[in-house]
Amino acid sequence: MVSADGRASDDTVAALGEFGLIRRMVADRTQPATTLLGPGDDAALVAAPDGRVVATTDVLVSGVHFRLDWSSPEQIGRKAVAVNLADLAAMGAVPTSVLVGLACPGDTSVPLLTELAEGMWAEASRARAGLVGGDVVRAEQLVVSVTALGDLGGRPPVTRAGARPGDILAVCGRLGWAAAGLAVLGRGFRSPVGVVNAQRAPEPPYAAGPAAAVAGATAMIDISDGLLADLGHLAEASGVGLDVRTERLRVDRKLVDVGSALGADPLHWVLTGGEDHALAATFPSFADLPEGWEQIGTVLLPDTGVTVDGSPYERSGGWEHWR
Ligand SMILES: Nc1ncnc2c1ncn2[C@@H]1O[C@H](COP(=O)(O)OP(=O)(O)O)[C@@H](O)[C@H]1O
Ligand SMILES: Cc1ncc(C[n+]2csc(CCOP(=O)(O)OP(=O)(O)O)c2C)c(N)n1
Ligand SMILES: [Mg+2]
Ligand SMILES: [Mg+2]
Ligand SMILES: [Mg+2]
Repeated sequence: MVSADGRASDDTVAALGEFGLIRRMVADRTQPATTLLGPGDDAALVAAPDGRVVATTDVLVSGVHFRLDWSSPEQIGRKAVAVNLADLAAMGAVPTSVLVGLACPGDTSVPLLTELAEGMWAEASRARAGLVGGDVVRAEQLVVSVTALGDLGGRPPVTRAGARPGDILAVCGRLGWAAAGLAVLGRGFRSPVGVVNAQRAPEPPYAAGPAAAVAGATAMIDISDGLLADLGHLAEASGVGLDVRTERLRVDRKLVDVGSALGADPLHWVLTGGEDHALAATFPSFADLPEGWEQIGTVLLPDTGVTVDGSPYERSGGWEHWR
């Protein structure tokens, strides 16, 4: 988008400039009552109804977490916010606000960035959170970094560390869909759109996090890297073993179809696929499971690791950067 005389063409961020871009990204937005000030000053002021703040951040990098030829800017914006709101939900918190760090090359088109902002505002407001501030900087590639703040409503946080032997292991939300979508996109296809859209922008079950907290969940985590990988973090933090029963895992028909089309094992996507941001939690008993939660296994004695039908899983349990 840089013309022959070296000057940026009109619809690039370089031509619009830093403050013009910020104006376009934040103009005419409504905020929830928790946003007391912002965006626009040196920092935002946010109400913390509970008196404590739950805070989390996740960075998304072009080529690593998304591709501009796979996803629309709006989907990338939604995903950047959704992955963070899922981490809040996994603590049992309700989102209050998000802050956005955006880095991009000067020749990035302004419509691309305003659509990206549109997606971030849409996902934030879907969860009744304000977008209260951010930063825009020049970089070699597109990077979207989101920080999200949440409120516990007077409850204790549900950490990764509270699972006890004898607890029920349960999940809420989809498993394997985003991984199936990644496999489809990776082979150059664009359908079926259900799994492809799941990869482009997740739909985490935000309300299930606070609901699990109210129901007495003893530990919780969101599935970003893969069910087995993330259960590994919960097991380690709690000092327990976790056994997943495959007969209890829902392998959706769609995944079976995509699996046979691509010659891939759909159960492997369910066990190790990340990015659907389902929630996994442990509960003292089956009777405690809130609506939408399904038992997938049990919590075992200390140091037995994560097993599948009683045995260690032979393949990698999920995504790990630099591996
Ligand atoms: N650069 C860092 N500095 C401090 N803490 C970090 C950093 N990177 C990750 N963490 C912390 O390590 C833990 C694991 O990170 P991560 O796997 O990204 O969590 P999640 O899957 O919940 O997003 C989190 O508590 C996170 O806040
Ligand atoms: C282009 C592209 N390649 C690969 C993936 C798959 N992928 C990238 S990051 C990731 C795991 C989740 O991201 P991470 O940064 O680890 O989030 P966190 O665990 O910190 O929430 C997966 C499965 C993708 N989404 N897009
Ligand atoms: Mg993270
Ligand atoms: Mg995360
Ligand atoms: Mg990760």
